Amino acid sequence: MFDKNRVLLGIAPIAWTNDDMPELGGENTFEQCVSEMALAGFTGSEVGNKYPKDTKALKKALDLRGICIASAWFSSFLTTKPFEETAAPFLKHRDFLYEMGAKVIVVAEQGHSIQGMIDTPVFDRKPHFTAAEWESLARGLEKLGKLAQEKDMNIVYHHHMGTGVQTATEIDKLMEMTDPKLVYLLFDTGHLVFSGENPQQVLAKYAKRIKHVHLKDIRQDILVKVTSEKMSFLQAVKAGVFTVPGDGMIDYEPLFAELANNNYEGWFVVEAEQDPALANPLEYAIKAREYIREKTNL
Ligand SMILES: O=C1C[C@@H](O)[C@H](O)[C@@H](O)C1=O
Ligand SMILES: [Co+2]
Repeated sequence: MFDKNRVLLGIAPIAWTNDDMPELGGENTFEQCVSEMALAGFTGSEVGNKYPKDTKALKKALDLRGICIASAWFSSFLTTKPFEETAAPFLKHRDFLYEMGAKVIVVAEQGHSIQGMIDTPVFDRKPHFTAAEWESLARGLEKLGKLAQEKDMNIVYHHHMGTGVQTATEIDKLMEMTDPKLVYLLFDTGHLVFSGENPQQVLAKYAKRIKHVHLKDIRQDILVKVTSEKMSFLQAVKAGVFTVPGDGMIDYEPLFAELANNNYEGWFVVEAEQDPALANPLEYAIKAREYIREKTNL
């Protein structure tokens, strides 16, 4: 059983408009997106490119719909650029999220990342950090963690396909190399299964360090195609590798049970990017909300 006051349900705007491929859902407006999130029964959202940049305007639009901001993605370049080039935009991002009332900041290292390269096969060409790059990443993340804590916030690290922290082994290395009081983990079910990992094993190891959860499911038949046809990450998304929880191959019952047993506190954010022309975002948001209701007390 989750504590309903401490576990909240959000959904990411990426199902309405995909910032990685703005042609997917380019016609969907911000207002439609947040209205449909509320209609489907969610009370939180992450931040998309169409959201007003002005915090007052954003708050007003969200308050009207009973939605708040759970977090937002931040790209770090700690392995490839001087720390200051990550720190300056991070502070701006932190302050924006602080004003919006968020408690966690999603960070993903984009140094050498191939996640945005549409023609680069995601399994063959993912980066592997050198020892020096791991060191820069770990020390840089700890510094970002301290900057977040100045505002009583925390960073949550997003392991991600096509990046240097994708596999369970890479997650282990990052967790071992960083201070658990400064660097927390974001648990994204879809990225783990895409990478061939066992999400239950990752969860069992890091349940106490997880402060944010992305719920995305995987269509197994599409994953087989992605692997055999050597697709890129973005081609895989377009082909429909991701879907909402309950609509794919992931068994969420043991995952929810483990999180509940560890008194998980924070957000569950449904994050299922797929082509909105093929997968109606409202329909899939409702489907996800019903599935979570069926499998949990939320
Ligand atoms: O959290 C995420 C943010 C997206 O931009 C990303 O590509 C997606 O797959 C994800 O998990
Ligand atoms: Co995610």
